[in-house]
Amino acid sequence: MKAVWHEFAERRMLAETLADAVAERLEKAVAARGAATIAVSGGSTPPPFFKALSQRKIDWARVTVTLVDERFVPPASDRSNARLAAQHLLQNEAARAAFVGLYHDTADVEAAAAVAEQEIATLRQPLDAVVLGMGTDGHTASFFPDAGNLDALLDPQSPRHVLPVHAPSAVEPRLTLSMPVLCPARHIVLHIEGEEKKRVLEAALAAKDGPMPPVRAVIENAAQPVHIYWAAKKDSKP
Ligand SMILES: O=C1O[C@H](COP(=O)(O)O)[C@@H](O)[C@H](O)[C@H]1O
Repeated sequence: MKAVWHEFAERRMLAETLADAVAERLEKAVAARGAATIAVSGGSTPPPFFKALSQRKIDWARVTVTLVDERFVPPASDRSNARLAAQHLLQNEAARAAFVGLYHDTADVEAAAAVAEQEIATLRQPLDAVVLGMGTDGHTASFFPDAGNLDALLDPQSPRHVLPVHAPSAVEPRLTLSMPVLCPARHIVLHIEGEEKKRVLEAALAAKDGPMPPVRAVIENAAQPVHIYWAAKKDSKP
């Protein structure tokens, strides 16, 4: 299994170390190719990492930030991953980065995915960095185990850059980058916290039969070893 574990006692230590590692990747990409592209996740886990990364002094004007996945909600919604990135990452030094979101104000998520498809196709690829999260159901990106189109979502040969997702457990429809956008990335991180997520991930990686857990499908298809950043617990001080 292509995975490298980085373990931390507390999330603040993880956030600072991961921010250093990602900033270094972006800086090297800018030096080598004149620009850098990173895809980040939403949810409750990323804010401390976003804040730390936003303070790193790199040439952010040459960096494009996009999302691994998004809820089909407008940016004003507190469930919007674009809003999360705007509030916590696209601040400080990183305020100079360009942002390409996945949500579009269209009749349905399929139409939004079609618009996002065109925009993501124009981004420089392979992506320089992808920072994934994972739910306790083993979903990563918006590859939900109960998604109606899970086979299409986990297809490493998908012709799509962006796919719509309908999954009963996901509350609202979703948009997600596809396997052929995520897996070839030059650097892939899986950022998880807490004992429960560690148990879920270890079980997914050890599973010998049954359906392929989405997080494992990504790790197995990744072009590079996936760096798993795990913190045992939340910080003792808020
Ligand atoms: O819904 C989502 O959940 C996962 C994990 O979120 P967390 O709250 O457990 O950190 C996240 O990776 C994904 O981007 C997000 O849309």
